[in-house]
Parts: sequence; C-alpha cells; structure tokens
Amino acid sequence: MEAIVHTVGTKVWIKEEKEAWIKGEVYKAEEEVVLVRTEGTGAEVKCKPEDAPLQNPHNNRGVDDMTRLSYLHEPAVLWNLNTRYAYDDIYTYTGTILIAINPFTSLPHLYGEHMMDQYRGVDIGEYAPHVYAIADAAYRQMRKEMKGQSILVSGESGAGKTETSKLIMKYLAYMGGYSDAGEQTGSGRSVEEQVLESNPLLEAFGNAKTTRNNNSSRFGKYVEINFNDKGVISGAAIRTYLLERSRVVAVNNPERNYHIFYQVRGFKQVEAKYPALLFKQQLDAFVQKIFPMIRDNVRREITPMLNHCIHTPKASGRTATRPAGNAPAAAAGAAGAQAATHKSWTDILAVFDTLLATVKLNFVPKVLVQADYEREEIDWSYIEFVDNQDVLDLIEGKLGVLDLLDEVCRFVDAKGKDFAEKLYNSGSCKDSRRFSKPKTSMTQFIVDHYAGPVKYETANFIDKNKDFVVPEHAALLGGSDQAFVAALFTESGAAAEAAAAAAPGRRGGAAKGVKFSSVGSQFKKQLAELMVQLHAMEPHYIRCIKPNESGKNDSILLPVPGGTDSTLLSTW
Ligand SMILES: Nc1ncnc2c1ncn2[C@@H]1O[C@H](COP(=O)(O)OP(=O)(O)OP(=O)(O)O)[C@@H](O)[C@H]1O
Repeated sequence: MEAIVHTVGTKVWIKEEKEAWIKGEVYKAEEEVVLVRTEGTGAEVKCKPEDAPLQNPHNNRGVDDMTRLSYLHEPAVLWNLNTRYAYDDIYTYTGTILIAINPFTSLPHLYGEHMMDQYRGVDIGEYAPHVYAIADAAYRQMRKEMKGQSILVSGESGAGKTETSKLIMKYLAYMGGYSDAGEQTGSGRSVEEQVLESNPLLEAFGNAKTTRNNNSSRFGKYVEINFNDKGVISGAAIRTYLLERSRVVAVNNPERNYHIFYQVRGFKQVEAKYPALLFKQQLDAFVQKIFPMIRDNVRREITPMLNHCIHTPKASGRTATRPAGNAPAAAAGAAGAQAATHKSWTDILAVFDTLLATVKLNFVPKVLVQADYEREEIDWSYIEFVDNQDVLDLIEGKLGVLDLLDEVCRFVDAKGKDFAEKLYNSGSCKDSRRFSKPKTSMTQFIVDHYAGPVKYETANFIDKNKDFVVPEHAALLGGSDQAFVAALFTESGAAAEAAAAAAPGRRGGAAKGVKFSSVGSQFKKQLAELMVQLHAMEPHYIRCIKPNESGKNDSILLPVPGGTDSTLLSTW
C-alpha cells in the first residue's frame, strides 16, 4: 500500500452514516491527524490520515477498468461503479474480471447480433466492458490453446447470474452455430438451438418467485458446451445442483412455487373459460409448444402428471406443507387422502428431477457419456483450497457442520435444537475460530464467513437435509402403471436405496451398512466434482452485483459504514 500523503487542499473521502462515503478537502494536516471539511454539508471532521483515503483525479464518467484507478480502495470502487451505473454502464473490468451490475431494466442497445459482431475477435479492453467480450475471450482462448475454458458467474440472489449466463450462451451459440448437430441429437434441432431452448424449460421447473428475486433459480447450474476443432458447437450438457425440492410442498407467503404450476394452471383456466378458443389444443400440445425440446415420449408421460397435480383437491389446514397460492396448493394434495397427497408430492418431485435430467440427456454426445463414466472413478478425496480453508473445514470437514447434521438426521425425532446442541458440543465446531454460539439462543449458530458473520437458525435444517423417499412411497411409485414413473423407482434402484435409507430413522437409530442419503452429503460430493472440472480449465470470472434491494434502476445502495451485517439471520 502506498504511503498516504495529506497536505492542505488534498481531496479525500470521509466515512458517513447515510451515504457511506462523502467527499471532503483537508484544511489542516498534521502527522497523526487531519482536519477535513466535507463537500456540500461543510461539516468539519477530525480523523487519522488513514481514515481519509485519497480521491482519484477528477473523472466524470469513471474508468472502465478499475485497475487504472490511481488509488484503489472502497470509496474509489464504489464511486466508480456508482458513477458508471448512472450512465447505464453496467459493466466494468477489474483487470480481466468483469463486474456486472444488475440494471433492473431492459437495455436493448447493449445486446443483440450487431453487438455480438462488434465484440467478435476483439481483445478485452478494446471496447467498453461487456459480457460478450468475456465470452469471446474464452472462445478464442479455447481455439488458440485447444484447452477447456470456464466462465464462473457469481453473485447473490437477484444479482443477474441467470441473465448473464443466458447472454454468454447466446454469444457462444452465435459464434459456434450453424452446425449440423440436429442430426447428432436425433431431435431435428441443432445443439445451439437446444442449448438456448433449455433455459425456459429449466426456469419453468426450477425457478420461482422469492422475496429476493421474482425469477430465482432454485438450483445451481453447470452448462457445458462442446466445440469441435473448427470451433463449431458439437454437443452440450447441463448439470444441475441441489434443486430446492422442499419448495414443491412448502412455500411461505409471499414466495411462490415453481413457475410451471402457474403456467399450466393458466392454460387450464383459459381452456375452461374459452374452450372454443383453444379448439382441439390440449395440455400436451401446450407443453410441446412451450418446451419443444422435451422428447415426445417423455412429454406424453409428464403431461398427465402435471394435469393430475393441478386437479388434486385443495389441501385443508396443513399450512406447513402447503404451497402458497392456489395453483400449487394442488401439489399439497388433499388432507383427507394422505396417500394420494404423498403420491402427488413424490410424483412432482420425480417430474422435476427427471425433467432436469432429461434436458441433460438430450444433449449428451457420446464423448460426454464416457466422461461421465470416468467421473465415477474420480477419487473424491479432500481438495485443498488455499483461501477460506478454515470455514470449509468447519462446514464440510470431518465432523463439521454437514457431518453432524447427517448424524442428527438419522434419528427420526431429531429437532433443530438437537442439531444446534450437537454443534455446540462438538470439538470440531466449538474449537473453530469461525464458529460461535449466540449468547441467548439454543437453536442458532454463527459462522464467520469471509464476508462477515452469518447467524443460522437450525429449525429447518433437519427436514431440508433429508433426501430419501419413504419406502411406502417408493413401493407405490415403483408399481405405477405409468412406465415413466415406475422406471424412476425401479431401474435406477432408487426404491431400494430409499427403503434402506429410511429404515434406520424409522427404528430411531442408524443401522450398520445403510446408505444414508442427505442433501448435505450430495452437496459436498457435487462441489468436489465441480472443483475437479474447474481445475482442469482456464477460468474467466464475472461477478454480478445487485445494486439495491428495491430492484429499481435508480441507484447503487452503498454499504453502511461499519462493515457487514452481523445480525443477518439465515435459514437453509
Ligand atoms: N443484464 C440484464 N439486463 C436486464 N435485466 C437484468 C439483467 N440482469 C438481471 N436482470 C434483471 O434482474 C432479475 C434477476 O436476475 P437473475 O434472475 O439473473 O438473478 P440471479 O443472480 O440468477 O438470481 P438467483 O440466484 O436468485 O437465481 C432478472 O429477472 C431481470 O429482471
């Protein structure tokens, strides 16, 4: 860090309660202390020189690469992003990392073929920062070095990851299009068409309105696009991570269930009200129209299930397991008909998972199948991350938070407080400097993440971690006259696994040799797998930022001085 030199007249930043940082000018400077007059209010502030970071030379539009800032510190970064955002310059580089600030409004001048053309083959930095520039750099590097590239898109919920990923996919489809891959997949549609068409399908079954985002993806996504040696798309695969399945049966107002329920219900309402309008159109045709990529046989099996879900009588009373809103209430089933209810739920869960898997299978070219087999051979031993290691140890290490959660989940009557107690008493947690117990609570715990401490409420952890099907349900579905449903619970052996997994819990303790399936353990495995893949590729980074909580294209919400919000309460 360069020495901070303050003299009379030096332009600086001063921390302020409401605005986070305001501009000021030094009017008296001593070795240990400076006196600053703030801009606008004219307030006089006395502080240490290091608490008055220097302003960068005047520039009304900010800089498009933050490594060009003479002074790189929090107020400089915030000011730069804020200034650019005011001009709808939502993209900014920090070296080769792209920062993308959600505009919360359509900016058509930024996208489309004419813009793709502009960024084609052009080095990063030559034109204004753009997501196309990152996609282009990855594409060109792949061709030049003949090496796999990855683009990591990160950010909090509602920051714009999904939209950014779609823009990348469009760009890559544009660059690597015109293949004859339709023949290859046997679907009559080219791979790039299928890649793009997969988005509405995945969003229908995997996205829902939450308090943070009206179109929140409730699963992680890894999209793999393969190119041949001519740079033409030859195949694609989508791997999904941890779909939030509990949402299907339990949603809290004002959140909603998965979009598909509302889409199909909308169709049914129109059909009921205007039968003449729809004429001979059926739900099946509707599903085919909006999701052309679902194979005919799968669609024919899924459609009646969706129909059945929509028509299951409304649940009464059991709000805890009842989705909010009318449409998905059908998914909760009738309270009086418990078996039917469970059938509905598990049907839907099966549909969800299978649809996501179907999208994947539709794309998979033979090379990838082999890669999948090879994947099974990978040794999932611990992968070392240099950064953040102690938090990772705490969460996914031996006898860490996830291990202990699995232990507790093996007992049928376990409650959140039992889990909390286990954490408080376990050496691996209580001895970690990243772990603490809130003084007054017996159900919460705090993890000190790199961005600050987060308080977790354990109440829902147990239910959300269980990932097995009750044996009766597995048996019921395995015997279904719907071949599609039956196959899910017989061919894959899921029924046997589910029965085994559920058995110990039902006896009130863990049995020897039983394969226990939990969301936490899957998470660990999938993450390890992802890291192996990413390590083999050249990474590119895009950091998405949600500028404010209102979801409006007005301002960047500046952080309040004092750092992170230590009272944030998270549930899993
Ligand atoms: N580049 C963009 N242009 C216009 N609107 C955008 C853009 N990026 C994001 N948005 C808007 O912000 C909303 C939220 O973005 P998005 O769904 O991509 O967030 P996310 O990071 O994927 O969130 P989650 O983690 O909850 O899935 C979008 O539905 C869209 O309205």
